[in-house]
Amino acid sequence: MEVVIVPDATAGGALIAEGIADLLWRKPDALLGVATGSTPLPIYEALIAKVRAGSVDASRARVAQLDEYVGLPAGHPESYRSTVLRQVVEPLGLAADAFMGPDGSAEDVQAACVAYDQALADAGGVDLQILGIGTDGHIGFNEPCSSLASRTRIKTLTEQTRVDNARFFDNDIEQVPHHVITQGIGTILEARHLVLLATGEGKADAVAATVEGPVAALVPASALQLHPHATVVVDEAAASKLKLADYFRHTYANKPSWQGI
Ligand SMILES: N[C@@H]1[C@@H](O)[C@H](O)[C@@H](COP(=O)(O)O)O[C@@H]1O
Repeated sequence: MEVVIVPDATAGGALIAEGIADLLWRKPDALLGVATGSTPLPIYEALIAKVRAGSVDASRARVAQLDEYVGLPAGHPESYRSTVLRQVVEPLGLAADAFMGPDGSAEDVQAACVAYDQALADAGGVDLQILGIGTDGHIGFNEPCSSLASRTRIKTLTEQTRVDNARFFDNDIEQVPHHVITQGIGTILEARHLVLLATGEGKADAVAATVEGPVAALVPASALQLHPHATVVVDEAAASKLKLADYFRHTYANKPSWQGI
C-alpha cells in the first residue's frame, strides 16, 4: 500500500486525476470505478478540467458505480445513478451506454446484485477504483463487519452513515434509505488499482485504522492492505493520526517521477 500525504483536498484531486490521465493514455477505454460523497469531487473537477483543456481524451472511457441506495424512485436526484451522471458522466461528455451501475429500484434486488457483479466481469473488470471512506471505515457501503470476501449485495446502513448522509437529503434522516446495494469488498478487491482519497480530520481515525491497524472486517477499508496496488491519498488533517506519516512523506518524496501512483 502506498500512502501519499498531500497539502489539501485540491492537491489530492489533482494527483489522482493525473493518475487517471496516465491510465487513459495507456488504455483509452479503461473502466473507472467511481465513488460518490463529497470527497471525490476534487478528483472529478480536476479530470473534467483536463478533458476540457484537451490534455486528456476520455471519450472512450467507461464508468462504473460503486454502490446505490435501494428504493429511491427512479431519477431521484440523490440516487447515486443520478449523482454519477451529473458529476462524472455528463461533464466528461460520455454516452449513457458508457456507464453502468446496480439497479436500486429492481424488484428482485438480489438478482440485480448478482447481475451487476457479472456485468463488471463481462466489461473486463474495473481498471481503477476511486474510493472514499466512511467515518466508520466503510468503503462503498460495506459497513463494519462486512465480509472481506463479500460480493455485490444488499446491506443495511448503520445509523451513523444515515446521519452522515442526511446532508444530501435536506438534513432529514427520515429520507435516507435504510438499504443499499454495494459492490462487495471481494468485488472491490478485483479492481486492478484501488485509489482511496480521504480528507479532513473527521477521517483521521478511520485512515489510521485502515493503514496501520490490522486487516479486520470491523474496518472494511483495511482490506486495501490485501491488494497488490492500493494507493491511499490523504490530506494533512486526515493523516494526523498516522504514526508512520514521516516515513510516508519520505518515501513519496524520493519516489522515481516516472512511477506515478
Ligand atoms: N457510499 C458512500 C461512500 O462511497 C463514501 O466514501 C462515503 C463517504 O462520503 P464523504 O466523502 O462524503 O465523506 O459516503 C457514502 O457512504
